[in-house]
Amino acid sequence: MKKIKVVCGVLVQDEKVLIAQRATGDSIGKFEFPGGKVEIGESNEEALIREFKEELDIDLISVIFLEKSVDHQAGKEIELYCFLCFADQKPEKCIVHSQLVWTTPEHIYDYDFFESDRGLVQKLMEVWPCMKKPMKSKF
Ligand SMILES: Nc1nc2c([nH]c(=O)n2[C@H]2C[C@H](O)[C@@H](COP(=O)(O)OP(=O)(O)OP(=O)(O)O)O2)c(=O)[nH]1
Repeated sequence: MKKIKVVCGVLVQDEKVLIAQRATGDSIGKFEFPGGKVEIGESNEEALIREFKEELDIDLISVIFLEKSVDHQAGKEIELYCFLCFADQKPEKCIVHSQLVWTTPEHIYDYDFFESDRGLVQKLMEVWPCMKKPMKSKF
């Protein structure tokens, strides 16, 4: 079976995460975390930084691995690597998506979101309480 390596990013800003609606292709209308296929010679992190620039026109400043999932779609095995992403810019317009939505992890499945991402969203909900407030130094 053909294996495909995909990266996706959970952009975190102002206690919300970004999800985006696919505008074309087999899964048109589905919501996803922005990302795409890893190209030959690229690391996962490089692929994610490239995809965020292409799809949202923002420069990520930090990416942290969150979780991996494996799914089978259209006779292909999709290895999906999910990262928490941080940037000091907000995406301003849709470039490849039809809609960008800021939401909270517990509301992601209020949207028609990829079922294959259930495990990733579960992991996101586990770490979310630790991410809402910046850490304060004791000194
Ligand atoms: N970006 C993204 N893809 C996901 C998610 N969940 C999930 O199953 N996928 C699947 C859908 C697709 O089969 C695959 C991503 O492929 P893609 O077609 O978007 O990749 P790409 O942006 O490089 O597109 P292309 O230029 O090759 O057409 O991963 C997700 O949350 N985000």
